[in-house]
Order: sequence, then structure tokens, then C-alpha cells
Amino acid sequence: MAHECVQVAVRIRPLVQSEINTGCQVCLDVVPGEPQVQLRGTEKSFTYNHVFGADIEQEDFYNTAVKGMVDNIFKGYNVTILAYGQTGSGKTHSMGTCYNGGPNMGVIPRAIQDIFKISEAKQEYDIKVSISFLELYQEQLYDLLMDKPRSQCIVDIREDSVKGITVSGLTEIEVNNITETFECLTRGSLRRATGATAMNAHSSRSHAIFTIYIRQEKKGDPNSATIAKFHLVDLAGSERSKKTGATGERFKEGVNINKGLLALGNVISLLGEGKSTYIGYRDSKLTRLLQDSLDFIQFYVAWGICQKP
Ligand SMILES: Nc1ncnc2c1ncn2[C@@H]1O[C@H](COP(=O)(O)OP(=O)(O)OP(=O)(O)O)[C@@H](O)[C@H]1O
Repeated sequence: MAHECVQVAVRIRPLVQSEINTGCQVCLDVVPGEPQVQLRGTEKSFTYNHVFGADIEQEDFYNTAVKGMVDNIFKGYNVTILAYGQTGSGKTHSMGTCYNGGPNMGVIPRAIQDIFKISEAKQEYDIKVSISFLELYQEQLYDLLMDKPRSQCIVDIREDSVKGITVSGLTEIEVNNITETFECLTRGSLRRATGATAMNAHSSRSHAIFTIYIRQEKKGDPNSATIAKFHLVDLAGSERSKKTGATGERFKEGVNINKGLLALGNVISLLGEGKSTYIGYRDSKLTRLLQDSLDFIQFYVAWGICQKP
């Protein structure tokens, strides 16, 4: 499918306390009135679909860059939102993957709220919402909602001529309201693999894929049934081992992370160009998993960019 449907949004995060303490300076500016960023003190600028400066609130970010995507799911499209950026740039903060109940929530909890609001308003439809939560760590898929020790939570991708891409054995939980869905999000995110790197004390070392399935059927018309998948993906940090100080296991993690991100980058740019007949979905588990869910893509790039003194 040709892809005018790939949108790229950039969000610059404010300096964190440790950066302020060491005298770091922001070195990227938003060009006023344009969806552009400019490297401070240079003529170099880059244009995207949306650009957000460090002062943007979570709510405004969601309303501008994501809310419209939720409407597309109810039209029956599969939608994927990906948060990409180097480690510590603010992906998990913006996505709200580690939601803990506060009002300053990110994209996932806000999307959940909107989905239930829209479902309630569509009274002429029977709508069922279910979710799954997967982690891709070192090219291995883990079911984050399975109530078993981690070593028994490994699942794998299957390709079915009727059902398309599925993950066999994956826990899919039907959820009836916002509270139940938040509870699953929190439970799953606590099981995600994290580790400390020199750039982020609580670095996500895996890709987290929270999926919301919407089944809707017009009351009295079983032929009208549609199913749409909404993937919300908090990618592991892209990184250079030199900057993160990674050695041993951390280094190996970094190699796998970058391999998956490279394959994803290639797929998205080919889809964006809309020309290529061959797209390398099979080059990584991440791209295989998302293969049938790229009708609409919001590729959100987090930038925590600063200059050391
Ligand atoms: N927009 C923001 N406003 C305030 N603080 C932010 C913002 N974005 C990120 N932060 C803070 O920056 C730090 C790093 O953010 P976060 O953990 O979300 O990065 P990440 O890109 O997910 O990193 P990793 O890939 O290593 O998991 C956190 O302390 C987070 O609270």
C-alpha cells in the first residue's frame, strides 16, 4: 500500500536534573511557526509532520499527534505508533508505558481513555476491546501478561493464511473498562527488562508492544464485523556503545536492539516512499510482528539533545 499514512513527529525533552547539574545546554531549537528543528548555531534544519518543543504538555502532545489515529482504528484500520530515540530521550515518558496512576500520563493511558469514550458513544455497535502486552528482548518474545515465571513466558510468531500474523500462546485479555486496562498495563510494564546504562539509570533494554484489539459489529448485522489492531510500541533506546558505556551483556543487548531498529527503519522508509515491491519484513521479529498493522503509522522520535560543557 502507498504510504501517505506514515507520519513523523519529533518531541524534544527538557534537560533532566543531572544534565542541569553538569552544565549541559540544549542545542536544538524549534523553528517558530514551522514543523522544523534547527541545530543551534548552524543553518542545519530538519522538517517533520509535527515538531514539539521542551515545553509541550503531555495532553497537547497526545491531542495533536495521536488522537486522530484512534479515530482511524474505529474506521477498521490497523494503526501502529512507534516511539524511537536514543536511550534517555523520553520515549517511555511520552508513551506512558510505565503508567502509575498520575495525571501527567502519556500516550497509552490517554488512548485507552479515548477508546472507551468512543465505544460508549457508538451505541448502535457491539464493541469488544481486548489487549495483549509483549516484550521483544534479544530477539525473543515474552508475554508480559502471562502469570508464570519469565522463562515460561516465551511465545513466538506464526503466519496463518487466514489469520495473518499471530503470536501463538499469547495472552489476550478482554477488558471492560479503563480501570481494568490500566491494571494490565501496569502489571505488564513491571515485568519489562530494564537495566542501567551511562545515559539512563532505568533504561528499557527491550521493545515493548502494547496492543489493543477492537472488534466492532453493527447491532443486528453480523456481516458488518471488523477487527482492528492498535499497536503502541515503546522501542528500546537506539545507542552507540561508546556513549552508553555498554560492555558484556549490555553490549550484546545493544547489538540486538540496533539490528531490530535498522530493519524497522528500512521497512518504514520503503513504505513511506511507496515504490518498492520488496519490503524486508522478515529481517527481524519486530518487523514481522508489525507486518500486517502498518495501515497508518505514527513514528514518533524522542530527542533529548544537549551539549556537554
Ligand atoms: N517531556 C519530558 N518532561 C520531563 N521529563 C522528561 C520528559 N521526557 C523524558 N523525561 C525524563 O527523562 C528521563 C529519561 O526518559 P525515559 O526513561 O522516558 O527515556 P527513554 O527514551 O524511554 O530511555 P530508554 O530507551 O533508555 O528506556 C526520565 O527521568 C524522564 O522522566
